Amino acid sequence: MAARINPSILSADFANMQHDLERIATADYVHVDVMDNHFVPNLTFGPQMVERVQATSPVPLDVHLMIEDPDRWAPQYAEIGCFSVTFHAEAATAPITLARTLRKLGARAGVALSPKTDVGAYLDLLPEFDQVLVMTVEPGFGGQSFLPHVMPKLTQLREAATRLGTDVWLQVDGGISTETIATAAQAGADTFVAGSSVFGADDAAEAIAALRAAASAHVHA
Ligand SMILES: O=C(CO)[C@H](O)[C@H](O)COP(=O)(O)O
Ligand SMILES: [Fe+2]
Repeated sequence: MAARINPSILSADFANMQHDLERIATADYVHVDVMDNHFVPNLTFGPQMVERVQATSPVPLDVHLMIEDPDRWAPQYAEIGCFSVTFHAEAATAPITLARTLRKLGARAGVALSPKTDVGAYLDLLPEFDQVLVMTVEPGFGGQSFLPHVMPKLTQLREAATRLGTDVWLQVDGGISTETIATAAQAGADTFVAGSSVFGADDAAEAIAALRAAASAHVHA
């Protein structure tokens, strides 16, 4: 199976967003990092900006909410029409109820795990989610180094997905480059977020193709 490559607009030029969205037209999805300066020590943008990106993006939106109280704030991103809405396990009060609400609103529902968060509680709950995002850096900033010590979580998730016969996408986010992507794919990831390694390249389409090629040989069938 071909790996999904989702460039993160955290590394785009916020003053030239339309231009940078066009640079990644060959990507599978565009990853949109919403940060509230509370759940993480950084601030990006909210629903109005996401709605404009949604209206003009050449590919569907994969929204990553790094915000407090996603139970209250996440559904509006599904209402806008975002393809996928992922909230953090550490921030949600009722993650299953929230995932069901997101699905009812027509979005794919994702749960994200920060590096220190254990995956155990989620393994038997995988049918409730369309995606699990395993953070490979501490959430908050682009351009950090990939954390290989979280790879066993992907192995556990892939085993559980196979056992339960559920088609959940396993996403990694943070420090993904042509040097690190094969490690994550071998561990079980099939969906890859890349910010600085795509937007920092002279040719973003070439960077996307190189990432896809480096991962695809290892992604599960
Ligand atoms: O969620 C994120 C940070 O919290 C970003 O999606 C991620 O860091 C992408 O940036 P890079 O590929 O440069 O590490
Ligand atoms: Fe992200």
